[in-house]
Amino acid sequence: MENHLTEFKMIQSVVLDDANDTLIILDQTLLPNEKVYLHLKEMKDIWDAIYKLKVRGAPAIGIAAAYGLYLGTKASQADTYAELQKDFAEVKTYLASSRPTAVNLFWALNRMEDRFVQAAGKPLAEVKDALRQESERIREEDEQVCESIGKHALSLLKENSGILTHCNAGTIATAKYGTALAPIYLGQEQGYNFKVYADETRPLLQGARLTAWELKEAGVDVTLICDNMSSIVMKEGKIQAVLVGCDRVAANGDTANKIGTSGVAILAKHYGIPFYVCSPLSTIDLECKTGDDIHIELRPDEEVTSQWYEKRMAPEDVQVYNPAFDVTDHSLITAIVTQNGIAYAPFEESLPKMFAQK
Ligand SMILES: CSC[C@@H](O)[C@@H](O)C(=O)COP(=O)(O)O
Repeated sequence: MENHLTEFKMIQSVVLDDANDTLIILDQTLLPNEKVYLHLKEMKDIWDAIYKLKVRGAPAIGIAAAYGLYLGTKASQADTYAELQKDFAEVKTYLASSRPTAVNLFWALNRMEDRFVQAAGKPLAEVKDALRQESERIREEDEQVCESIGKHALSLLKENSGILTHCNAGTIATAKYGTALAPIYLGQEQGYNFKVYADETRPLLQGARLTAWELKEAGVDVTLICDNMSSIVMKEGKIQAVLVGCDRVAANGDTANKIGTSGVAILAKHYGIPFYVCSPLSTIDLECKTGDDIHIELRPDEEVTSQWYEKRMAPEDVQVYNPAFDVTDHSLITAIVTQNGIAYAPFEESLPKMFAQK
């Protein structure tokens, strides 16, 4: 296929080892210093891996949850479909409680449930195998989705552009290629000569630890900046486009992504720089009318005060507020790039059309 990113050796962050009833994930909390693959069999370990961001990024969370639901159901000793359904529902509810904001988690679990229901009446081994197939399909489709997003997003970018990105929406956050980083990889193959600025992304440093690492591994020209430096690089004319991923897009285009994204969007508007959201359709939640309907995850204080420091970097007992995501108002978004094309305002009209297209 033209523009296929075959040359690029992408790291697989989520893999099913069916023969050993194991979910293998690249532990993203240890990057960039150590590349450790975790072999997870227990549901509590899979839950923990999602909660602690060992596997992270909306599409990768969905894939891990689908594999987890398959493995949890496969392990059931149930003799009847009704009993298996009870076990399936228990695992599904448990995995769904791991993180609230990325809709891909719920989207993938619901897809698995649809498949489970379709397989009713078949021998239980076949029901389980249908779940295996569905979870593999979710992973495979994500790869194609990311590649298509990359092609559409690249059509919006000019050669020699400076591109700012926030958090990590790269290959390790997805099955392959990433969403916001896919056009950068594709552009690199085609000689676009992009210069990427990666926000470090406090408090968990996905930009510093993950985006800077994966772009550097791929030979992309990347410069790491602190979150509070995005204004100066925009003002200095270093940025021609902002590209970010997302965790949930509401029907009106309001978009939840990593905390700090909305500030970047406000700055981009001020400096007249286009702000693009790269979103698989699985991240668009038309049931949320606006961003106000999106559940924003609150995370532990330690992530802000101590997790990445040798010594605690805040007074003991200081009050901490640590929302993991914020919502970028649709009015700040130039376009939402999906695998089926590019949606522009009014998003209430353009987003449903993306679902209708092939
Ligand atoms: C393709 S990943 C898109 C988003 O999930 C990403 O930008 C993001 O905000 C991830 O947050 P995280 O808390 O690291 O899972």
